[in-house]
Amino acid sequence: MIEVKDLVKAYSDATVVDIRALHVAPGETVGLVGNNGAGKTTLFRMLLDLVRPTTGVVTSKDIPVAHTDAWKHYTGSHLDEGFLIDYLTPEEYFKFIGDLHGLSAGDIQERLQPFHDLFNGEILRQRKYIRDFSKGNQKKVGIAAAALSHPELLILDEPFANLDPSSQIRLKNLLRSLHEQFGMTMLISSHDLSHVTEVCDRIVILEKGKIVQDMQTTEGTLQALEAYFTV
Ligand SMILES: Nc1ncnc2c1ncn2[C@@H]1O[C@H](COP(=O)(O)OP(=O)(O)OP(=O)(O)O)[C@@H](O)[C@H]1O
Repeated sequence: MIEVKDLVKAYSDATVVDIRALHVAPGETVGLVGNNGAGKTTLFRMLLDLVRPTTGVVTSKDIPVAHTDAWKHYTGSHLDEGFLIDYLTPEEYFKFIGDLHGLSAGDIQERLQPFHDLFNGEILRQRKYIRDFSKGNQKKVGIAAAALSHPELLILDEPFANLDPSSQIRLKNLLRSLHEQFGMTMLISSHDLSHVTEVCDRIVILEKGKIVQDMQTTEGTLQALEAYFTV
């Protein structure tokens, strides 16, 4: 589904991403981990054509993302609050996203149903603009909006950050269920090694812009990651 080839992003003299090859097959769930500044967000921005690579190419279903909008119809993403339209209420925002994908009010309501526990009574019917929500609740709105169209590919940057422990567990279960139900391909960056290994069947470690490990998740993966990041 996603193919990255000889992808380099450099800012002045600093190379922040340098990936020779990365292939993500349909239905894979890939967790991207790495310390602050490793290049995770920059990679995601290039996958979504928000940042142009210095050299190299990203293709989605064999078409360079920079050459077409086709991938936008089957890709849902939430990287940060900049993805939100913060002068709308969550309901208005979900309707806006739903309209883009031809969803009826009933469809939207049905698709938000699995988010009921995650929303914890704090998102819908609050008569508040998104900008007035807490960071964690803004994140919940962004994740729900990204998943609303049941996209073939879902890209989330640090979805567990800013969420309280109950919400993190609810989100983890929700992502697993979305994958099981719809076979969504997922790319998820996280600093939470435990959650990301529970959600993803493959883990990629990025260090200073380079892929240093790429492994299938097994029972020993969490321990291996903890050992890797223990300095
Ligand atoms: N527009 C920019 N101009 C210059 N440097 C940038 C720019 N955007 C990102 N960088 C640099 O690229 C490097 C990678 O940043 P990036 O945000 O991709 O890392 P990250 O792995 O997502 O980090 P974190 O875990 O802290 O969110 C950092 O050193 C950052 O300062």
